[in-house]
Amino acid sequence: MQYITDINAYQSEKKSAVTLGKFDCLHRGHQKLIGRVKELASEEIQSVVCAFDMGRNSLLTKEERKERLEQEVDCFIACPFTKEIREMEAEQFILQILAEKFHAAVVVVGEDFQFGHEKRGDVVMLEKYAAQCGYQLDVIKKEMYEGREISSTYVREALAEGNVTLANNLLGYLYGTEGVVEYGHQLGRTLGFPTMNITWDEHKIAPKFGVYACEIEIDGARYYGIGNVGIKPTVENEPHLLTEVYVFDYSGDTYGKYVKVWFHEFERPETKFASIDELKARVDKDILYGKNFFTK
Ligand SMILES: Cc1cc2nc3c(=O)[nH]c(=O)nc-3n(C[C@H](O)[C@H](O)[C@H](O)COP(=O)(O)O)c2cc1C
Ligand SMILES: Nc1ncnc2c1ncn2[C@@H]1O[C@H](COP(=O)(O)OP(=O)(O)O)[C@@H](O)[C@H]1O
Repeated sequence: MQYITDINAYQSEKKSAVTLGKFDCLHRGHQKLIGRVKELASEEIQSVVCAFDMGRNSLLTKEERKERLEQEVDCFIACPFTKEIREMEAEQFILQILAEKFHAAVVVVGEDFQFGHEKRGDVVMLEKYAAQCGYQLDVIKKEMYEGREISSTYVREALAEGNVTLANNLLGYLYGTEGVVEYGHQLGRTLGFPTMNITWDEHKIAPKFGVYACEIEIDGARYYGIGNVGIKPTVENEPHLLTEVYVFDYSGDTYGKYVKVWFHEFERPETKFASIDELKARVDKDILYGKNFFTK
């Protein structure tokens, strides 16, 4: 896959099947658009995903999003939503970007896709220009979940409530975090539950602070565990957002290793306990909860 971060750097002379959007996560609705673009790709037509980055916190880091698309499409453009793009008239966007730059053979968008200056461009305008610009317009119906359209707002709301089960259902993959295991206060091991500490990416949306049944990948192998996302108010004075996971049936040293963590189910909110003893008693129960969750 070709990965570019500047739309002006796109130079292929090939025809394309292109989908456009913010893609601040890759939920099941997005996957439908991308799946369609993939289907249309051939020797003559390359599949292109063009994402406009709004510069706000998102549900996937740039690296995670790139990795998710890597084997899916021929070209992924992660394009900052610059003044130039923001102020471009919708008609100009169709002519200059879709037709001239992408040589679009097919444009794949959702029903409510809007683009161009003051969002004046929509599927009606795209249809109007289709014949003139030589592309076919493919409008994809919104994926629904429990009577509501799947959207990144829906996923954000679910995460804010700690409802990762819902978020995972909307996404079609497990919400998670990844990073290098760091040193903590080395307190966990003295309490009987060593934890792998991973800093939360500052540009990524965190779920509600609390304890989750987790799956974790270390050195390519999968394990289960119980983890806390938050600032551990019982022991920490400096707020530092991280994920700490106690991994079941594991005893190696992971400092410095790059690991991935996925959240399966919310157990309880993060709490400021009156003492370390109370914290330990609660974590012992959390461990039982986690083990039980995965043996269900
Ligand atoms: C399952 C689990 C639940 C936790 N829940 C809380 C919590 O509710 N409040 C809190 O302050 N810290 C919580 N923690 C974080 C602990 O305070 C932390 O792991 C412990 O102090 C060890 O830290 P260390 O890795 O720096 O040694 C939790 C950790 C785990 C693994
Ligand atoms: N089952 C396990 N779950 C989590 N970490 C483990 C486990 N077994 C060993 N470890 C190691 O212990 C470290 C955590 O120990 P801990 O006392 O909590 O120290 P720290 O405060 O530095 O995280 C982890 O980074 C990892 O290298």
